[in-house]
Amino acid sequence: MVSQPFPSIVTTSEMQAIEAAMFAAGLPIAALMEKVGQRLSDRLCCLYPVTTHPKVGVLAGPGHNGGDALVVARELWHRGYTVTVWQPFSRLKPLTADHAKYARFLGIPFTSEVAELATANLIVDGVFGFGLERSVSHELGAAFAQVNQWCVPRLSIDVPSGLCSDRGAVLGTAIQATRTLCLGLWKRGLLMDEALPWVGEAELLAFDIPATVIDNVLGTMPRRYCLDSQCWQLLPLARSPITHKYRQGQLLLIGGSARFGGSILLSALAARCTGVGMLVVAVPNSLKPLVLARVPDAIVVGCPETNTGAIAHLPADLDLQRVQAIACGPGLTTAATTVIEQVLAAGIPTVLDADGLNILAALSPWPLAAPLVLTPHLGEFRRLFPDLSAEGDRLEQVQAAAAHSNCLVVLKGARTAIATPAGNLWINPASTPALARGGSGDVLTGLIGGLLAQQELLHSTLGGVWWHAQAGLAAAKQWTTLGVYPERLVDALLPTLSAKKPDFL
Ligand SMILES: NC(=O)C1=CN([C@@H]2O[C@H](COP(=O)(O)OP(=O)(O)OC[C@H]3O[C@@H](n4cnc5c(N)ncnc54)[C@H](O)[C@@H]3O)[C@@H](O)[C@H]2O)[C@@H](O)CC1
Ligand SMILES: Nc1ncnc2c1ncn2[C@@H]1O[C@H](COP(=O)(O)OP(=O)(O)O)[C@@H](O)[C@H]1O
Ligand SMILES: [K+]
Repeated sequence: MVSQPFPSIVTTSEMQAIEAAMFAAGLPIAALMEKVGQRLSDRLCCLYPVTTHPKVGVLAGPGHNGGDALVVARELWHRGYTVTVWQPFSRLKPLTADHAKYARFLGIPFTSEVAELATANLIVDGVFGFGLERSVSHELGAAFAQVNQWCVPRLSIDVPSGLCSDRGAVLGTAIQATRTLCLGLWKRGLLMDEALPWVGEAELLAFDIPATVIDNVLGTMPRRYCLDSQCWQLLPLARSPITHKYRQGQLLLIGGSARFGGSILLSALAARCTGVGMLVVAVPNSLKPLVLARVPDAIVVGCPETNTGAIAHLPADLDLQRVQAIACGPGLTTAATTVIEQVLAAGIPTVLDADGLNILAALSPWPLAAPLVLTPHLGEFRRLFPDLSAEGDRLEQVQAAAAHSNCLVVLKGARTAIATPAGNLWINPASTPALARGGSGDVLTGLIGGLLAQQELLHSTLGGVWWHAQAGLAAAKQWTTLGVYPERLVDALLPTLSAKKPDFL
C-alpha cells in the first residue's frame, strides 16, 4: 500500500468547487493568489536564475491566471529581473486590476505589442488558466503563434493558455509551453496524450489544499489519480528470509510464433526482474531452443504448432492450475484462438496483451472466468471496444471499457491510463517517447505478469506501469531517446529500482 492517496486529477468545475470551499471557509482570495504567486516565483527562480535569464516577458490575461502572472512579474522585478508585461485586455477582474495597478506604480513596463517581448530570455504565460470558456480570438491567436516561434523557454502558469483544461484540446491556438506549473491539483486536460506537445514538462505546484476539502468535493468513488513516486512503495515485493521458490509465485508466459519470435522472450526477460519464483514459458516447439538459450532458468514448454507456426493449443500435461498468474499474447498471432480459450477457462489471474487481445475481440461473448488485466494500445483498444470508441475522450472510453468488461484496463500511450470496473482511474504522468518502439509493450506484459504471480492485480498493474516508464526514463538518460531498445529497457529495470530503494540491496 502507499502511505498517502495518490494526487487527485480534477476537472475545471471540480477545481472551482474546491477553491470556492476554501474561500467560503475564510481563506481570502487575495491571500491565495499571493501564496500561489510566491510559490511560482520561487520555483521559477530555481529553474531560470536571474544570472542566465535576466529578461522576462510576462503575458498577463484578464482573470486570475493573469493575476498570478502579475504577482510573479512583481516578485521577479524585486528579485532583480528585467520584466515587461504584455497585457492586451482592458477589462480585468478586480484583483487582477489591483495587481496591474501596483505593477505600473513600481515602474514595470506594460505593452500591448507582443513583439516587444521578443528579446526576453524567458516567457511567463499567464493569459488563461482553467477559466478559458471559448476559442481564443484571431488577434490573440496570432500573438500566441508569434510567441511560439521565438527560441526561448515558455513557462505556463497552471495550463498553457488556449488549451482546454478538461479535455486537453487546443481552443483555436495555444501557447506551446516548455514547462507547465500546474497549480494545486492536476488538471485532467494536462494528462491527455494530445495535450503533451503543448504542455511540455508538467509539474505540480501544491498550495496546501486541505485533504478534507478535496474529499468533500470529489466524494469517495469513483476518483481519478495521478501516479507519483509513491509507486516505489509498491516495489520491490517483500521477501521472507525463509521463503523458497514455490512461495515466490509461478508465472506462465504464453506467446511467440514463427512470425514473431522475440516478443515473448522480451516478456520473459522482464518477468524475471520481478523476482518471480518460477517462470514457465510456453512457445511453439520451434522456438524452444531460442528461449532456453536466453532464459536458462525458465521451464520452457514446447507447444504443437499450426501450419503458420502459431501455437495450436497448450499441451495437455501443462497444468494451468499450478501457476499463480498467466501473461499471454505477445507474438501469438491471431491463429491461436484455442490458446486464449484454454487460458480464459482456467480462471487464473491473467494479463492479456497484443494478439491475446485481438483474439479476445473476436470472441462473443467473452468467456471471462478470472481476474483479467487487458493492456491494449489504442489500436487494440478500438478493436476490443468498437462500440465505445466513438463516445467521449480516451479517459472516458477507458473507464467505460473497464466497467463494461469487468476487467482492469490499461490503455497504453504517452500517458498510460488504468481503469477499474468500479470507475477509478490512474494516469502515469511521467514517461518518455523513447518507449515508442516495437517490443516496449512486451516488456510491460512480462513485468505486470511477474508481479501478478506474487500479489494482487491492481498493485501489480500500477507498480508495473510506473516501473516500466521509470526504467524507460533512466535508459533514455543513459542511451538517449533513440537508444532505448527493449533489451536495454530490461537492463535498466533493476538498476532503476535499486537506485530508488538502496536498502533493498
Ligand atoms: N484565486 C487565486 O488566487 C487562485 C488563482 N488561481 C489561478 O486562477 C486561474 C483561474 O482564474 P479565472 O477563473 O479567473 O480564469 P482565467 O484566468 O483563465 O481567465 C478567465 C477570464 O478570461 C475571460 N475569457 C475566457 N475565455 C476567453 C477568451 N477566449 N478570450 C478572451 N477572454 C476570455 C473570461 O471571461 C474571464 O474573465 C487558474 O488557472 C490559476 O492560474 C488558482 O490556481 C489558485 C487560486
Ligand atoms: N510517446 C510515448 N511516450 C511514452 N510512452 C510511450 C510512448 N509511446 C509508446 N509508449 C509506451 O511504450 C509501450 C508500447 O507498447 P506496445 O504499443 O504494446 O508495443 P509492442 O507491442 O511493440 O511491445 C507502452 O507501454 C506505451 O505506454
Ligand atoms: K496560462
